[in-house]
Amino acid sequence: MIKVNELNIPTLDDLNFTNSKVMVRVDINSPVDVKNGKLLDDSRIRAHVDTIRELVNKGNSVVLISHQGRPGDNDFTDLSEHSRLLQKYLDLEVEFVDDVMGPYARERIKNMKSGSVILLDNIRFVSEELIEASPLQHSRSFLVKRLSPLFQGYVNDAFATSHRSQASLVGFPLVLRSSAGRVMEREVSALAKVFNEEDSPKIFIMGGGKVLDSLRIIENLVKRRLADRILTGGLIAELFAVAKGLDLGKENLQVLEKVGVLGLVTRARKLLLSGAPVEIPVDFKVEREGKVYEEPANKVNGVIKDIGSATVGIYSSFIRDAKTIVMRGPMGIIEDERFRESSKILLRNSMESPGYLIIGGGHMISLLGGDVNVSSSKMHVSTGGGALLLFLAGEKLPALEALDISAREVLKK
Ligand SMILES: Nc1ncnc2c1ncn2[C@@H]1O[C@H](COP(=O)(O)OP(=O)(O)O)[C@@H](O)[C@H]1O
Ligand SMILES: O=C(OP(=O)(O)O)[C@H](O)COP(=O)(O)O
Repeated sequence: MIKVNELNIPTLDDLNFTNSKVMVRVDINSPVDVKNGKLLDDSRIRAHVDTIRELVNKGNSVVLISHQGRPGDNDFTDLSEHSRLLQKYLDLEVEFVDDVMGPYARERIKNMKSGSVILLDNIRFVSEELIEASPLQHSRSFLVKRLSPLFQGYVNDAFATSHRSQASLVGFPLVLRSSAGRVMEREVSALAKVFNEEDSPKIFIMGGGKVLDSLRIIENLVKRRLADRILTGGLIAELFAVAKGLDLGKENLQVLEKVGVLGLVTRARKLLLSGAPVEIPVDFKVEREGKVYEEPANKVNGVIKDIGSATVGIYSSFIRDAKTIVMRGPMGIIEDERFRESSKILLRNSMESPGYLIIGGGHMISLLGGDVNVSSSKMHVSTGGGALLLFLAGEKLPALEALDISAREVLKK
């Protein structure tokens, strides 16, 4: 069992599925190249290989379900390319079933041989999946009623979607013996460590562009006294610099206004006044007329694109002394090579620090070469974006709650 907050989540070790038919909810939702519809990155597909192989090796037949994109968006595609990539990484035949819960899908599932693998099509082709509803309500959906009688168990390995209360995530655990898969287990155990008092000092390095999300996390971290220091970069650093009264110049205020976050200055100021341990950069890399300059934070003249080298030095000294380090969001506009260095140095120093490191979000992972399977006893790379943020902010994740309900109500029967 993984114990996280007040939840008890069964793992594959607790249920030990053998020679059974098991449904596995994965998150292989991947970025799509809008020009040709091809997948741009397959790290989420690779992440689930261990869970699937383990189940297959124990004689189980495995039926995988996942979503891809949202209806109406460019990345809302079928899962045929995903199945080819899964087959390649698993080195096992993966049958792609171009149906979700109709007679064809049910017939293919009924006729599965032991140790075989099926990938059903995009679960969001089913309208019930698109509603956020309670586990009880979803357990009565057509999706759950049609598919669950074909299975002996359900495994949720989709940590990156665990902040959604959708049928494929919260409905099945109420009617099937259910556990977390290895990705989910790895994610939840590693992230729960952040809440372990003994691993202090805890340092959060927060950058990137999701300013409102970051502010929400910082408010929660402060309220729950989870962070000893919060080192800011990216747009959130600019917000706090303004809140501290620094004059960043018209151009940078315009950037904050354009992304709709200038109105958050008062909230940031309130946090600072309440004694929040938020550090802001002492210098920035700015771009002016196509050239790059490093300038002190109180004398900025140009558009801020990254944190400066004095800040990198100071942040690195905090990193060296930390027991737990969480990194989410880059320090600068890393798409431009000239502004990638600070994030890379902080990432390298965090990896070399004796502290435990958690890295999340697509941009930081891209600095690691897109490999989400590099977790070790010293470091955890999260597959999650929104889910990671919400978990760290102390909010409840519906998919985890559903597994806890399952442990109490289905396993005990
Ligand atoms: N100072 C900055 N000004 C504008 N954008 C920034 C700045 N620093 C970082 N960014 C942008 O933040 C984006 C990444 O942020 P975000 O989506 O929050 O991270 P992640 O994808 O890792 O969760 C990048 O596109 C990067 O260009
Ligand atoms: O990519 C995902 O989330 P993320 O963009 O927060 O990492 C998950 O697959 C959830 O997808 P959704 O946000 O369409 O529910």
